[in-house]
Amino acid sequence: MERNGANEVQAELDSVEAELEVVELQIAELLEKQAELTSRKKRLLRKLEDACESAQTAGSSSAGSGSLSGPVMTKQELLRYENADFPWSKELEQNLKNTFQLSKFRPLQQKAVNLSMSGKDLFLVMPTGRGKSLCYQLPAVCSEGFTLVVTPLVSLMEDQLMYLKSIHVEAATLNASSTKEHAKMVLAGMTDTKAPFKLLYVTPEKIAKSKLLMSRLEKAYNAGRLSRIAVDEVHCCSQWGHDFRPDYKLLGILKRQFPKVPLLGLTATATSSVLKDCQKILCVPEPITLTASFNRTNLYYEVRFKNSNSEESIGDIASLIEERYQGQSGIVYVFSQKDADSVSEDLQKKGINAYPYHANMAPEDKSRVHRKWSTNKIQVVVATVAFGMGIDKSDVRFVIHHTISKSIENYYQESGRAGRDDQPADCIVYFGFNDIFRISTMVVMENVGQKKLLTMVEYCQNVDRCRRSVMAVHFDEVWDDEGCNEMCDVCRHGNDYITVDVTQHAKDVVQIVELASSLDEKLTPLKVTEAWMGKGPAKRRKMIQTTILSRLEVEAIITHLLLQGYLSEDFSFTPYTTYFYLKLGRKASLLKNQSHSVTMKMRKTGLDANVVKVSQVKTKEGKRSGDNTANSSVTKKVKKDL
Ligand SMILES: Nc1ncnc2c1ncn2[C@H]1C[C@H](O)[C@@H](COP(=O)(O)OP(=O)(O)OP(=O)(O)O)O1
Ligand SMILES: [Mg+2]
Ligand SMILES: [Zn+2]
Repeated sequence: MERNGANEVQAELDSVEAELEVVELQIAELLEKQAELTSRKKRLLRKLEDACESAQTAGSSSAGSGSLSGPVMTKQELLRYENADFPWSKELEQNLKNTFQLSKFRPLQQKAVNLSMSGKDLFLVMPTGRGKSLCYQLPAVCSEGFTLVVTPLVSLMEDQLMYLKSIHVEAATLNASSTKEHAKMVLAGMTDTKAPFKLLYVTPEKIAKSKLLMSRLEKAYNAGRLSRIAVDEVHCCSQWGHDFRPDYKLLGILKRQFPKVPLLGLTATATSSVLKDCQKILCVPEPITLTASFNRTNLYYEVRFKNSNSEESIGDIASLIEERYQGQSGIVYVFSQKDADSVSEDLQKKGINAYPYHANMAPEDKSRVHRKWSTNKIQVVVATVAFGMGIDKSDVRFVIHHTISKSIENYYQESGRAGRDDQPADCIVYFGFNDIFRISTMVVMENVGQKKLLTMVEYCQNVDRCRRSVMAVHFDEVWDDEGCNEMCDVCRHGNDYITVDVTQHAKDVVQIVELASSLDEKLTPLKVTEAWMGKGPAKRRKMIQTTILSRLEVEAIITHLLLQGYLSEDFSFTPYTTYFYLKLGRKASLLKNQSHSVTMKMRKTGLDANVVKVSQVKTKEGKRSGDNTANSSVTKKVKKDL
């Protein structure tokens, strides 16, 4: 009797599970449809905007002009600021050419400069290296009095002062290391009508702590000499931003005390909620926000598979540098200080003029490497992310990631150091299976560290969408694949992909993880890989279905299962290290359903193979061929002509 009852319940449970699965699939389909429609809608809206814009300003280009928002002005009113018919336009033009030695504005620069010259408060979101500084430096040069610039790092300040000195623009700084005499001179200069400097760089700490500075600022303000306030890296105000700095929270005092001075906040990355927060903190009533397109059209994005054999990838990087970038400047980003030392040593052995750079080096060694690289005496810096903020060499022709970054934002920022002179440059990332887990254990403590890392993994694993479109989604930007112009490996070669059914593979892998867990054992990704490839203990080999796929294919499939939620991560901490294991993901149980299938896109010639072995094949157009029995354990060759 009891047994019958249990059977009935089991039967009902099975049917509910089956139904649930169908619902889940429907939801997935609907979500996909929703994403597609939303993106179409955005595209159409953009087109409409562009059409209106070009009707208004004949000849103005829409590419990269970014989007605008702000409650104080309509879009049409804003358009006016793209023009060059303001009282100050001639002076701007002359200084752009003669002082800054630039031939023309980059997208959004002119609009930003005009808005700031008109006394508007402005937030400018522009990708790293696009030229935000010019948007306050040029107005500073063309205005009476001086511009106050708040910068988070003394090193950034020094770089800027060096640069301004080289173009004969007078600038001064006040920071913790300023001498008394220097400070005295600067403070006196603030109200001097002979204007000994056009820009005054200070740290937020100085504003927060120095009453003397505030009182001089007030005097300058009353005398009409404080022409503008620029807050660089403005996202540091917000706790939701990625580099929160407590002293930035106190900068609201500036706008409260000097309400008539226009404020310009600058950042490379800030979501709209972070900006809202900054607006509140800085007490800017209604700033106009200009957002430039994230798209750097001169950068070529490419992902290469990295073999677990690290020798091979170094050899690959070395020949790339020798053949493609001979005599050209570049950066190789690595995961750790140890890697920086070893990779640069390996590259040196191969005759490449490479030097390491990481946080643990003596400051003088760091600046020596930086200086020598800046003056082309070193070709390649092999660096950790410590080689970051403030690196502004314009002719970097390649940024190679020996290891993936910890998020797309980081990758965008790091790779974005290439091609700042607008000339073509390459951003290549080596995507290695083991690296995922090395980084994973590093970011485990961060709130959304895993999630962010997986977006980077997705970027790399992806074979069917323009690399830029993956980034665009991330930066919340409307994207049209034509904007890539074949400047990524997917657009250039990537239409050669196939959709393969990996259901049986998924079941095999899940069975391995399940078996381990039933034996109270935890498996690292390496152990799972080896078990599946039949390299585990003989006893286990008998209990599982092993595979004849190549290592790269095995790794690609396991990565896919992790991204799709059939597997998930499991960590274990010892006092010395953190271990990464694979456990069943929330979707693993779906595999028990006969009708459930898992598909995956693979590049036809991508992995080791024009021979991808699959049990079922579907072309891009959705035609099916090959063996329909997903359970078939016999693998088949995919014909090249698919
Ligand atoms: N209109 C222009 N034409 C050519 N080069 C320009 C132009 N404007 C700026 N640049 C150059 C000068 C610098 O070498 C480089 C980067 O400018 P910079 O203002 O330091 O970037 P940024 O402040 O937007 O980047 P980050 O976010 O890294 O601070 O671009
Ligand atoms: Mg900057
Ligand atoms: Zn592309």
